[in-house]
Amino acid sequence: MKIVIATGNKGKIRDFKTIFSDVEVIGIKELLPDFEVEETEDTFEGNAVLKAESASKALGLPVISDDSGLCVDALDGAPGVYSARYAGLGASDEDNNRKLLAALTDVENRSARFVCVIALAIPGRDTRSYVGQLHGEILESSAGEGGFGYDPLFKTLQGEHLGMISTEQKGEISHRRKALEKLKHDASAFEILLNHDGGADK
Ligand SMILES: O=P(O)(O)OP(=O)(O)OP(=O)(O)OC[C@H]1O[C@@H](n2cnc3c(O)ncnc32)[C@H](O)[C@@H]1O
Ligand SMILES: [Mg+2]
Repeated sequence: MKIVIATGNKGKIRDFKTIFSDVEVIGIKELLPDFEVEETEDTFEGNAVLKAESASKALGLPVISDDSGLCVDALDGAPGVYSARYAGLGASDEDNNRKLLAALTDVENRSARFVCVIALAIPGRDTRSYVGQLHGEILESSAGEGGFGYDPLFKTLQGEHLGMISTEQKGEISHRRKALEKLKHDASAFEILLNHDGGADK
């Protein structure tokens, strides 16, 4: 069984591989090295649908995508859908993390949540999407080297530091896991995704 994911983010692919341990996960760049989609929508769902449909159309196969980000209450939900480019186009994770800590200097309310929207595009069908969230808070400084993106700055409500736990542990609690569980519960759609040749031989 193979699943194609329309993402260029290696951290997301690692998360998906851990969660889907019994399925072969293929990043779209393995099949289409130049694949890029401009994220022109202002919602996670809108951008997730854009990425999944564009990849599905290009391959003629069912594809999932992931649009995600960090929403900080004291910043009115920023960086939100702009999480990847918070410190500017082409910003690194370090640049984004530095900007976030600076924005929260002396801010007491540090509550935040990760949001992940997974879209499933199947040729000839309406695209569906599934949302997962993980609530927690932003630390005063980074902790740990694990994960990717904003993980080193995030502590869950239950006290786990995402930068200090393993990918397997993150895979049990994350926003990505929660969205994937919803997709799995959409049994007929999930079945079509799984029982399709993921195009790895192309
Ligand atoms: O669009 P694709 O190709 O999937 O890759 P991307 O990195 O651009 O992904 P997004 O557009 O969805 O932007 C999401 C950003 O939010 C952050 N992010 C998402 N999920 C995260 C997670 O589980 N842990 C830490 N940061 C995360 C991370 O910085 C991402 O770059
Ligand atoms: Mg992106």
